[in-house]
Amino acid sequence: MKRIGLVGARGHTGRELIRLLSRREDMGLVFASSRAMAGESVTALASEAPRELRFEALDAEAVAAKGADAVILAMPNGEAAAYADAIAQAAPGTVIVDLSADFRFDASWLYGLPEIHGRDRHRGATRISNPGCYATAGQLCVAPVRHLLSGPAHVFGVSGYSGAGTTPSRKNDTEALADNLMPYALAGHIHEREMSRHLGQDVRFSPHVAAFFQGLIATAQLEFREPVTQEAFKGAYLDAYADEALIGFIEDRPPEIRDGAHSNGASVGGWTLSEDGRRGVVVCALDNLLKGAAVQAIQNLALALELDEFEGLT
Ligand SMILES: NC(=O)C1=CN([C@@H]2O[C@H](COP(=O)(O)OP(=O)(O)OC[C@H]3O[C@@H](n4cnc5c(N)ncnc54)[C@H](OP(=O)(O)O)[C@@H]3O)[C@@H](O)[C@H]2O)C=CC1
Ligand SMILES: CC(=O)N[C@@H](CCC(=O)OP(=O)(O)O)C(=O)O
Repeated sequence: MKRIGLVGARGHTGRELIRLLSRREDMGLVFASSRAMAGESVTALASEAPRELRFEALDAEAVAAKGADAVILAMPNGEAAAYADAIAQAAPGTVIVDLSADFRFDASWLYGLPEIHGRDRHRGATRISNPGCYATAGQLCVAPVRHLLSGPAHVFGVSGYSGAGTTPSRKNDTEALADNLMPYALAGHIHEREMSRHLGQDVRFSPHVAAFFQGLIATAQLEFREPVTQEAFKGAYLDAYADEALIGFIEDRPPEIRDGAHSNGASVGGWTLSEDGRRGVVVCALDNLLKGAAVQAIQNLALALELDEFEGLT
């Protein structure tokens, strides 16, 4: 069994990772780092955790000294480098999967979105950067037709407030969100750059946060160089994702938040064309904490460790 450590374990994505790891025979959670919950049983947060496991407040050197087979970093942006450096010094073979945005633009890290960027480079990889939640949904919308586009793709995103993490802010304040929808970072959101970079295609992105806890929608507006037929538009997605266990299709209506929330996979559909066939709209719904974060991290980890990508996920 591969020995897995988790840093940022009491956070929203950490909680999901503990649950997903408990569903695998071939991976075992051997430490869970949290400063706020140090000393408490991990089962107090996640009943699925190993019974004997307690949260520990581990700094980067202490994490590296554990010598785990793999470490998942699930901390806010800006914290991962210290852990990556300490692990490079003390335990360079330890696989790191980082959920933050810190290495998504660093070519020496593998950007792990298997359904779009493949699985060929995972085997033996030790530095994996996990994509952002909107960036996952947006790329799933754009990738199958990117070669047909005449200009930037426009992605409208709405996510639940768990996307804003546990540090209090207006974006996870349930009073400010009640009966409300909050647009933010309307130009230059990190996921706008992330989608553009990894698709090799300009993306414009406008995120919004809503009063529900988890779930996310990306609606992509796509302008084509030449008119396309409904069959070709929809067919591009059916072909691209036909063999993907975690991508489902909704063919008769657009996917809604409820189609993605609490699901390990993503739902793609709602293909709609303008009358002249030059503009297409497609929707992806997924769970920001799952396919948008923890599920994808488990896929990446399993692929790097040469284990079954989908155990406990499908
Ligand atoms: N929420 C989401 O939908 C998604 C999140 N992500 C990314 O995943 C990462 C985790 O997100 P999320 O789970 O929402 O975050 P949370 O705010 O819910 O959790 C953050 C965790 O990090 C720990 N932490 C905070 N600061 C530090 C620090 N300086 N050193 C060590 N540990 C620290 C906290 O524990 P403690 O203070 O107890 O140590 C806490 O467990 C982020 O980078 C986020 O951008 C990616 C995709 C989707
Ligand atoms: C509602 C909300 O704030 N959502 C987050 C989602 C992004 C996220 O969590 O991912 P990374 O920071 O890892 O890219 C945001 O827009 O920043």
